[in-house]
Amino acid sequence: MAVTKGLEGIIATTSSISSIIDDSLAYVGYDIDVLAENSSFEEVVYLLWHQKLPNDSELAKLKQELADNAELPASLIEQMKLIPLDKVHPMAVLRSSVSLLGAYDESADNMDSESNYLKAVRLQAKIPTIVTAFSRLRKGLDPISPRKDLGFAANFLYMLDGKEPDSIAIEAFNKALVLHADHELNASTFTARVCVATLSDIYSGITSAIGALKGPLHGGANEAVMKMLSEIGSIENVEPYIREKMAKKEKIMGFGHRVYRKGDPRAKHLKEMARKLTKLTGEPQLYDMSIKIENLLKEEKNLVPNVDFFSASVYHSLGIDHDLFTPIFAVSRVSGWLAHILEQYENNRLIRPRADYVGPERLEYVPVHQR
Ligand SMILES: CC(=O)SCCNC(=O)CCNC(=O)[C@H](O)C(C)(C)COP(=O)(O)OP(=O)(O)OC[C@H]1O[C@@H](n2cnc3c(N)ncnc32)[C@H](O)[C@@H]1OP(=O)(O)O
Ligand SMILES: O=C([O-])CC(=O)C(=O)O
Repeated sequence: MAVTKGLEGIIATTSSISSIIDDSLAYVGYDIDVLAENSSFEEVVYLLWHQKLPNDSELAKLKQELADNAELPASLIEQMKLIPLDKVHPMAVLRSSVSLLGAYDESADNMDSESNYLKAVRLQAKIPTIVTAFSRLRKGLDPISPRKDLGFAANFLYMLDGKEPDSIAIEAFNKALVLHADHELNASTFTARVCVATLSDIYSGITSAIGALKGPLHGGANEAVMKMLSEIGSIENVEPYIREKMAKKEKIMGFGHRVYRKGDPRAKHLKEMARKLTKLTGEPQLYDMSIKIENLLKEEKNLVPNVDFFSASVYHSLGIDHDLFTPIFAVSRVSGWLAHILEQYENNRLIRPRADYVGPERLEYVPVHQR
């Protein structure tokens, strides 16, 4: 039995949600470059869930549904307060809170499509509120309730600190959300599909996906990039720092990708946003350091940035705490996970590959006291 380590190159399902063809990414056939420049995140959510762009009334209906479902049950907030919030990673809090949301939903195990759609709306609407509530609770502040008059991107930034964000911040954050929404059969999406292919419920699928996104080889890389930039600290330190990492054969976070060879098409948008925002916030050295890292890795290892590299500087420039970067990835990616979960339910078969057994065989059992 031939084994492909990490399932590289294996086609594991058909899907109509997103495609990566010749290093270009499209959601349901719409190129990511066009969507990043033109669409609201809510439009992209509709596109991923319905496989078509919404008209005005369809978009208004989805926005209303998201606004109506954004509040958290008071009991969930009380439960979050019991978590040692200052000691635990926000992704662990998010994972547990989404699992608890399932426990508060009596219809969690209803499998008809209408019920599943309602659960999808609830999760998409409530996950930003969980992330922002957590962020405030650990600072000893009360969570801020979502506002119905704000769009998805603006509402998230508003719930973080209670201030209405300016149009530059809203535009940048919306674009980041659009760029992170879906990515074919990445590790967390595959995890979600494996989970629900057992006909487990949507909350289980999203909880599993959050667990997979948390790791630094996947979504956790954006926080790790910011840690690296902070450790480097100055442009002079870039070269010695990166060369030492390379000598130790350590991975440079935010570089490399399993499926892109020429480069991640999302990175150029985040790069431009990072350039503009770091200039506005008076931290252009963050961008300059990033460019120096980019050039060095291209030259030395032919490695190019993935989505996580410049998103770190974008979120930092928006004043967001560094350990919220990966939860923010989840705030966006839950849209893709949900689309894939709904697609999996529509045409389900249990996902169960084989392992090539390489351990010992036919051993003789020796009773415990004789070993
Ligand atoms: C949203 C996302 O999930 S995007 C990815 C986020 N993750 C990161 O940024 C973490 C850093 N990157 C990596 O660890 C990898 O590039 C991954 C996990 C993304 C892809 O991994 P794989 O497809 O398994 O590639 P693999 O790790 O086998 O790398 C192939 C070669 O490139 C090298 N390489 C790949 N990425 C990097 C990196 N970031 N830094 C240094 N070397 C790297 C490997 O050392 C390996 O070299 P070798 O053939 O000489 O041993
Ligand atoms: O597709 C992958 O392997 C990782 C990735 O870029 C993503 O999930 O956005």
